[in-house]
Amino acid sequence: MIQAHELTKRYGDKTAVDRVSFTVEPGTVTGFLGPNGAGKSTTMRMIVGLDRPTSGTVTVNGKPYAAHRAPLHEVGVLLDAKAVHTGRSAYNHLRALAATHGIATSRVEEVIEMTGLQTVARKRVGGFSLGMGQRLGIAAAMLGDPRTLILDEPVNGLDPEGVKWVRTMVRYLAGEGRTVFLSSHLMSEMAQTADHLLVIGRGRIIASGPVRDIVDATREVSVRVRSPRAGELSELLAGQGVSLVATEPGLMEVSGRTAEEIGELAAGAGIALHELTPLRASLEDAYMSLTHDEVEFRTEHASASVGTPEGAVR
Ligand SMILES: Nc1ncnc2c1ncn2[C@@H]1O[C@H](COP(=O)(O)OP(=O)(O)OP(=O)(O)O)[C@@H](O)[C@H]1O
Repeated sequence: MIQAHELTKRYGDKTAVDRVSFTVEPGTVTGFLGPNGAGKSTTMRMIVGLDRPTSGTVTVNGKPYAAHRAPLHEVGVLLDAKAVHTGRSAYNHLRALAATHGIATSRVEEVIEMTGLQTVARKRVGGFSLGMGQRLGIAAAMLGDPRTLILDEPVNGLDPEGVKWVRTMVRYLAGEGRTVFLSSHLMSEMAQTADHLLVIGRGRIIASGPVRDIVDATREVSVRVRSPRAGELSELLAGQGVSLVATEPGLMEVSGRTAEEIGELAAGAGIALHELTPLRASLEDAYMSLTHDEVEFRTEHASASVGTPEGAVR
């Protein structure tokens, strides 16, 4: 479990992390989601004692990271997958890490197998692809069989197979009861991987909770209605606090009423419907609307908001 209380980090005038409080529970994958520069890495570095908080506290499994006698058994960390001595083989890198932390060599073989590195384990890390480097980083994080895993952007730059592998791996580890905390700037990725989300923007938590709740809370629902008697239906709906846009003859988008309510109303008036489709903002739209004011550097561009049919979530 990770518990942060009023965690704050300032660099000069810049507040990178601003009074952040949260709990990351065991047995779940918690996604730490935010645009570039939002404060994800700084928060993670403070959790593992690499940055000292300006104020506030953070504990892992009940104690500050530095207070653990065998931290590698408590917390596995992937912060920068490229921070490996590139002349060494993956096997030697892991063996050196294990030796300095009193971990048996047999565990090195285990994590190599767990991360699918068997065929490249004796090769120089310098020649590794990004995906292999990420696997090695996760192998190193798993070396101490830790109860808590912290992974900073573990899928960054991976191909679809690598992304899927990380996703399956972290879900499996959480299923074993471990605490898994991973960061990303991609909502679509987090929505498929995480159970809970912690959304951060400009150093502040702007949303937290189960993935579904966050998406539901930020989405704007409208309903696409097609009817040969659309004119009559729109008169019926008018004056009921709904907003209604006729997109083409016989077709309209209605906000302020659910599909069920519109269907009942139409049936009551004997009006046939040829289509009744709930529309919702995509996950990316929900994320954009959450973080819109929190992005450090924004490219200004006009973009039409296009609803997607329910179920066709991107
Ligand atoms: N050592 C430092 N000195 C000064 N400013 C820093 C330092 N480290 C981070 N920052 C600033 O703090 C803010 C948060 O950075 P951080 O790296 O934590 O964000 P992030 O969410 O991890 O972003 P990214 O996805 O780009 O890595 C940024 O504005 C960054 O420029």
